[in-house]
Amino acid sequence: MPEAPIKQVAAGIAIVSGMVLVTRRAHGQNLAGLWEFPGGKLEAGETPQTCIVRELHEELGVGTTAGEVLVEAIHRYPGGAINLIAVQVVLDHHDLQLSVHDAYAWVAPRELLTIGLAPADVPIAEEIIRRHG
Ligand SMILES: Nc1nc2c([nH]c(=O)n2[C@H]2C[C@H](O)[C@@H](COP(=O)(O)OP(=O)(O)OP(=O)(O)O)O2)c(=O)[nH]1
Ligand SMILES: [Mg+2]
Repeated sequence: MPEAPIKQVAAGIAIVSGMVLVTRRAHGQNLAGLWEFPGGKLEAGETPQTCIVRELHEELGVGTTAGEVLVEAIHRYPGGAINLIAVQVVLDHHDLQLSVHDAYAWVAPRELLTIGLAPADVPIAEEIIRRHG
């Protein structure tokens, strides 16, 4: 069977007072219970920035200003591969309304490697620690 194409996924990196926003994948989703950076798959014609603005509005009920790509990393899961693109974001406000996750948290960069992140996120976390840790 031919390999599935690599899915492009944008993930928002919001850092406020040195703390990084993470969200927990809810029961019933793949990777349930693991923490991630909120975001989702790029739709046709989207850039990582337009995608993350749409996704954070859908998932957290918040407007966002999207900045530079911090880092991207390809990860192969059993079902296929993703290219996880970490986009720096500034949120319009911090009273988040969760719609697909079951929790959110603000964590120190060094804590990121201890909370149970989705495996694809580890290189992203390492880059955040290099820059902000
Ligand atoms: N958003 C996000 N997805 C991640 C991260 N790490 C990671 O492995 N993934 C995987 C989980 C999914 O298989 C894939 C896409 O994420 P998603 O489920 O958020 O996609 P989506 O918001 O577009 O949701 P849907 O419409 O497909 O339900 O990327 C991460 O930090 N953030
Ligand atoms: Mg999502």
